[in-house]
Amino acid sequence: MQDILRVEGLSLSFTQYTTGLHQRELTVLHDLSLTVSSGQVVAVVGASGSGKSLLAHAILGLLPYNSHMSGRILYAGQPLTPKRAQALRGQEIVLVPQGTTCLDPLMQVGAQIRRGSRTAEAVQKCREALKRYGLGQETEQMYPFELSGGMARRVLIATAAMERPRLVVADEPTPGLDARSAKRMLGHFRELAEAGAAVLFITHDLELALTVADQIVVLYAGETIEQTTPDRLRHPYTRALWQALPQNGFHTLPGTQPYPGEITQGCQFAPRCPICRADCRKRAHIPYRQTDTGHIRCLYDGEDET
Ligand SMILES: Nc1ncnc2c1ncn2[C@@H]1O[C@H](COP(=O)(O)OP(=O)(O)OP(=O)(O)O)[C@@H](O)[C@H]1O
Ligand code: NI
Repeated sequence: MQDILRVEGLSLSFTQYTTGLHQRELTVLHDLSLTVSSGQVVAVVGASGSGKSLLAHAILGLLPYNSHMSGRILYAGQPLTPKRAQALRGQEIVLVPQGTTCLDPLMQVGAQIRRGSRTAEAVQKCREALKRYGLGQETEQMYPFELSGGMARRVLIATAAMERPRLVVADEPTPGLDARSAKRMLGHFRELAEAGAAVLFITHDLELALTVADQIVVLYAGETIEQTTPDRLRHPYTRALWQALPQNGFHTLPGTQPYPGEITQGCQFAPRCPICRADCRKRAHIPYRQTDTGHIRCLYDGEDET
């Protein structure tokens, strides 16, 4: 299996102008690393504000002008600069964005999926794509306002699948869908992976991530805290998320993740961690170390402790 996407130590900050000419750097992502191979579905899980959409935008080269990025993003072994991302976007690399507002409200669905092309081949491919995602041929003539939320998302996936993508980044493609529709939607991503794509599936739903993904990556306060297989959750935060699921007893974890600007030294999760020790706070930085199933940012492997 080839690594299609490799993110190494990605950090991202925004320049914010406060009163007068004062400005400050607000760090929103720091030391974020992950890998996605061809044929794999990797889920990125994290609470609201943990940095999931920014990660997606960084990969796609869609960051705002006042942001500053460091670290590396490699695509098929080569640095993925914003310029290269722009050239590959919509072809080899596709984004299924969070929210469906990116559909052009004034353009019929068929034309959007074909990206305006009217060639017989494009028309044929578009029909096939609609059919594959359970959308009737009449959908072609519809305008986005005539679609339900679930249909709009399937239109976005159909658009993404038109060009046989090598990397698919899907940002929260399932909210508002019932469990069955969400699973069907994820089946579509699995098919894209089976056709050889690397799929990065972003969600706040750990349960869904565990049922569909080959690997999960967990974000906490803008940092990757673990990448692992669904059957080996190790980090105390991931384990707490798991215990908060209804079928595991709804044991919710008190407290919230720190906001950007509240980031301290040491482990960001320390104040909420059941196995925290003194050195978790004292260390300047907790390394992202390798395990037999991936990586973890924890001095004490959660699995050994609980
Ligand atoms: N343009 C911006 N300028 C300053 N801060 C920003 C900007 N965009 C995002 N942020 C901050 O970065 C953090 C991460 O945002 P992001 O949208 O990536 O979160 P998310 O994990 O996708 O959340 P959600 O699940 O709600 O979509 C948030 O605290 C947000 O306020
Ligand atoms: Ni988001």
